[in-house]
Amino acid sequence: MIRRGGAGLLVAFLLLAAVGVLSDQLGLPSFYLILLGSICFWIAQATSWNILSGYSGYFSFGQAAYVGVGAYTTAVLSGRHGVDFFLTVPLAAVLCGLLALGVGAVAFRLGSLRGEIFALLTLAVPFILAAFARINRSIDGGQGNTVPIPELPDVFGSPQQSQYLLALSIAAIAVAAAYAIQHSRTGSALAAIRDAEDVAEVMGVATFRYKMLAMLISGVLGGVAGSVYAIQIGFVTVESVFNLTIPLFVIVMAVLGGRTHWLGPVIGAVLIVTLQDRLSSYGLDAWNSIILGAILALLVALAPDGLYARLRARPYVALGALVVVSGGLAALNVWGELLDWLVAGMLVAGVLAIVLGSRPASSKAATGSIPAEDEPKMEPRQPGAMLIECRQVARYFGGVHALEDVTLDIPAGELVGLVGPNGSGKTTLVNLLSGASRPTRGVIRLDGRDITRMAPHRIAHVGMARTYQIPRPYDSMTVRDNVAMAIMFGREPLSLNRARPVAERHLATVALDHLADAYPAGLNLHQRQLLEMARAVASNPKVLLLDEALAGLNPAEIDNAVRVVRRIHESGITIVIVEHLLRVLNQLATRLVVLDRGTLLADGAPQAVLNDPAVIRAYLGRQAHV
Ligand SMILES: Nc1ncnc2c1ncn2[C@@H]1O[C@H](COP(=O)(O)OP(=O)(O)OP(=O)(O)O)[C@@H](O)[C@H]1O
Repeated sequence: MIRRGGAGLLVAFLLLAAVGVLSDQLGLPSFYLILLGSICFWIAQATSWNILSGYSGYFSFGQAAYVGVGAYTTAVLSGRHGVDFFLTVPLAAVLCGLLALGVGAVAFRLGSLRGEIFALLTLAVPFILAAFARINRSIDGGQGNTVPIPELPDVFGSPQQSQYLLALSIAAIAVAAAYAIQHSRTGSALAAIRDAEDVAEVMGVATFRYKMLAMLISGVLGGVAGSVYAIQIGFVTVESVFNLTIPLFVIVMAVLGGRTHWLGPVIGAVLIVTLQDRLSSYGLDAWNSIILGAILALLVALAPDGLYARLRARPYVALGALVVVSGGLAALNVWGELLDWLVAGMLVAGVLAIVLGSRPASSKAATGSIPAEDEPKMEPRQPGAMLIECRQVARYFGGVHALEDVTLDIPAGELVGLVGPNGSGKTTLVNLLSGASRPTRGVIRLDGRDITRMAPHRIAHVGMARTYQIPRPYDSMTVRDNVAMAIMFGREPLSLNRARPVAERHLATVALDHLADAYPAGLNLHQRQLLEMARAVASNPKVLLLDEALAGLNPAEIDNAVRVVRRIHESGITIVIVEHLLRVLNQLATRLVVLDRGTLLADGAPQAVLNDPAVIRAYLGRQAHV
């Protein structure tokens, strides 16, 4: 089924292709075809960049590497060796795909590089390639390469028409790919990686695989567009294709239009390329970089979410501004020509959209609480199969022995309170169980499977879920989609559309269903804690690890959270809860495990453990929460 956006994309492509084919009949000056071709090139490049950097949040400064490798593949093979242009395009795709996978493997597997380190690595790649091309005479050697115009069947018209149609086709393929990815499981995974990568991994998203896929698609699209760019510019030099302004341009375009939506880079590319063209036509090329820099600075401050979100919030205001300004200037014929009027209209529409539009309001509604009368009655549980087995588990951080020889068995059906003074190793144990960190020594099994060295997303698929001491929702997603993501990547995956109604049922069990459309930023701490729990339960775990889920709550909120934890436990999920409030654990837990300085101090029925003199000495003497 083609969605509305997909149908719009197809119509736009057909209309623009018709403009190219019928440009003679329409009396369109060739200048317009060249400008449209240039816009298409930048749409393809900005979209290629956005599929990796916008969708996953890994900012790359290496886009020029794909442009360069793509352009040189075509320039060298067709220019020097007479290879047919259409054979050089798939070769450029393969080379850039391999380059992207190589950079991805180094960044994501060997170094786990993020943030500025990833950006620096990607910045280094075009530098190295440019230097290599410059010194290698069989590639460039400082000479440059003339690119012959490929011979195309007559139906494509003049060389300018065929170049435009080629560039349009590549831009359409790039945008269609970005559209398809955004509406797929891969798009959801990349958005989760952008918002909170380690949370996504622990919740079942195979982050490495999705990042590599985004790298590959980005590289292939960038390379193919670079290949077509070679015939657009006709003469390829190191300076023209490995230019450092290329990443600057694609970043400004994607940030201007909006990085989280497939249409963002398209909007940005259209605005920036036409604006630059107008500046050039008035002899103001020198102002190009100043204006680009100013736009970027203003956007980061005023509309970091980009124009698309603002235009969507006020579509008619923006459309009205475009029609009134462009139409008014055209009707009065007071200044410039068609392009000037259009650019003036687009600028006014953009500014109005930024000033008037805003992100969807987040709800600040009060927390719903679970009625006390609905509280499930605790029933004694029969001991079940062994779910968690820790054998002599140790975790050292340099000289700090966070955990030392911890041996622990947790059968199905228990609700274990994990307690201990600050720094005793509780969070470290939760991190080891969820795979966020690996033990220095020892073995951990979940439901009989050795998970000691397993990737966190695979541990999630075996049946482990966790919450965080400081809630870590996916901020760009609604409350509903936060929970739906857990279902999509949980033990019984569903598509996003099928996961959403199920997510609402999970939200209802924690009394957050009235906030399904809100964004996490609009939730208070208690609501965020409840969202963490709903999200973890939605992944359908066998074991749920709750890391200080009651911290920072007032007494009424604690009562509500305790009811939620009981309800989750009653649904058959084994729970390990890290908590300092012993009074609460005494009522809630079926068993208490006490850690002290990384070792297991006591383990047993809550009342017996709380009366243990060693526990009183080590823990209760320092805490006043009982
Ligand atoms: N990534 C890390 N690097 C170095 N030391 C660490 C790291 N994580 C934990 N530690 C150390 O390991 C010890 C146990 O920390 P952990 O956070 O597991 O304790 P905790 O019982 O959860 O404490 P709290 O109740 O304060 O959350 C502490 O001494 C801590 O400083």
